[in-house]
Amino acid sequence: MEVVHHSLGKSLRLSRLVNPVSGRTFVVPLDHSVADGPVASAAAFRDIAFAVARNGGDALLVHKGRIRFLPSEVLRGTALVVHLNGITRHAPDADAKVRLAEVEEALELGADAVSIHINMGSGTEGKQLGDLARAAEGCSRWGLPLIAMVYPRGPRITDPTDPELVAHAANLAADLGADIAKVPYTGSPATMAEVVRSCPIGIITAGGAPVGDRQLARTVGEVVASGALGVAMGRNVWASPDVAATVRRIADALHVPAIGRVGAGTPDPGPSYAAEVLSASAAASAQI
Ligand SMILES: O=C(CO)COP(=O)(O)O
Repeated sequence: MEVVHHSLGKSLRLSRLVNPVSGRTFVVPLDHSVADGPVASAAAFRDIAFAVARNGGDALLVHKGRIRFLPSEVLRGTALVVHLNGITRHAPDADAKVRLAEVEEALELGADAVSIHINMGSGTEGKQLGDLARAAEGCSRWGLPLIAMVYPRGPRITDPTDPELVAHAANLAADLGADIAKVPYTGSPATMAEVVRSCPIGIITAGGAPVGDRQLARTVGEVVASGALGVAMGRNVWASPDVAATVRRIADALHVPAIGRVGAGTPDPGPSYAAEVLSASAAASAQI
């Protein structure tokens, strides 16, 4: 994989997102309340945030107004990602994400990174691509890492996990200036490794509806084997009857040392993007 050169600000902020031992990242999105309604009671929301922070989660991802309700202790050791767009599931077109926050607002709120969701193939794809490009321009100006969540989703998309479509989604994120692409897991480490190899930026896989503990551990192991940068797991975390144990289980499966991560028959995709980010970050720190 080519080394991606980031600005000093992006490199330093990316290093907060990535576990220094494994070189991978475990992002926990808690942004579902805009689309679907409350994640948990207001009190339980704080408990979930604590459980993520204390058990190996690397980053929490929320909408701008929700940051006020995250305990400050949680954000001392856990990166903050501010999500920039959304729509409710009650809208006539629930795939038509609209821009809700600016990069500058996220910076003012203390974000370590921002994220934006694009539905590739949806009826308003063009508008969403414009929003991604504009976010990338702002992130580049301010040295803020950008996570583009690109999902094949729309009237002509029959299989959103088709590896060709997922590779297209990941490369779209790279082409428009994102630093990390969040895309659906293709369903096998070999096809996911192809997606990882196709794309010059780090890839994290999207979570999905809750599955049992065994399936969760298997999926995380496969993502590690594919050479991806990490996972985002929302509902599997916050809908768990024991959030702390689930976070710990995912973190343990993800943060195995960054060697021997490629499954049998899968060619090694090369040095991890996270390691490159961290070495760029170390080099950047040395200049200060
Ligand atoms: O990433 C998400 C929203 O941003 C959705 O996360 P899950 O599919 O893991 O619940």
